[in-house]
Amino acid sequence: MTAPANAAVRCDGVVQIYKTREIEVVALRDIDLVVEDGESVALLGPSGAGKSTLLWLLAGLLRPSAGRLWLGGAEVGRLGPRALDRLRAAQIGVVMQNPARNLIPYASAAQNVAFAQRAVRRRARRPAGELLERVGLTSVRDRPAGLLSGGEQQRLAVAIALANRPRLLLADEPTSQLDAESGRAVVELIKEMGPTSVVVTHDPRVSEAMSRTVTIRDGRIGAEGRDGEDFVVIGREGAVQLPPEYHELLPPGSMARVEPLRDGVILRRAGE
Ligand SMILES: Nc1ncnc2c1ncn2[C@@H]1O[C@H](COP(=O)(O)OP(=O)(O)OP(=O)(O)O)[C@@H](O)[C@H]1O
Repeated sequence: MTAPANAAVRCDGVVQIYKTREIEVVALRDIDLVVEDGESVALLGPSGAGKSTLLWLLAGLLRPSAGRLWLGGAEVGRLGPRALDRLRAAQIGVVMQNPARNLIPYASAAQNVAFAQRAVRRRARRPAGELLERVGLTSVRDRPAGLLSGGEQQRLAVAIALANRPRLLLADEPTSQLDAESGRAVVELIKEMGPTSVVVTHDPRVSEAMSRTVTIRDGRIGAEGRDGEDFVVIGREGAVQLPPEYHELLPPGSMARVEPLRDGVILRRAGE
């Protein structure tokens, strides 16, 4: 199968298994997801659901244990390490969950931006001064990144991720340490400069600003939201994850009758 030319991301049955000496953790199973150019996706779900793992896969930092993944039309499994590095540097901007991990602590804020820009041609670079201004860091541009506050580091990480005009912006909780005003500024910046973005978030300000939400539960895509309406996603083999608010009516493990309708089915608790 070839990925559609316009898809920024395509996952086809992606599985991620972490193996340690003692245990295997299936973090993601059978993920089917297409993100078209220009879409902004909020990735939602409870802790441990697999959101960060999916983001790492989309960043090309992990290779799927099974299934196929295309980034900008290139299949990750077919790229050698250098081609994958080049694709990441030229096309993908990443903001990791712990902002300090995105930064060189002893280099200044401005040097951190310049360092990220070494990998791409001058033409592709966004002016560092303008970026730092947009995230409100002009006054601390010469301060070592390690001495910035958590919120300042987070804003710097967003500026760095956008510095090379990425085709795809990936961010893990980019507003978790920001007050309302800086959070809003970061959301605006992501919308404006990150034309295609996938953002893990618990922050309603972020998810409301995105064009689509995707909810992961227990390693699977359980639901999607578009235009303010939530839908469950019918998974491979016809599996449906009932949203937690219906678990009281149909507890996990209980039996239900399936009654067909013309355009769908009804589930009714057995024995009623
Ligand atoms: N390096 C690893 N080795 C083993 N298991 C891991 C590793 N990283 C994550 N996991 C496990 O994979 C599952 C998914 O983790 P992940 O960090 O992707 O979830 P998450 O939805 O991002 O959670 P949170 O919202 O708490 O950050 C969890 O069960 C986690 O314990």
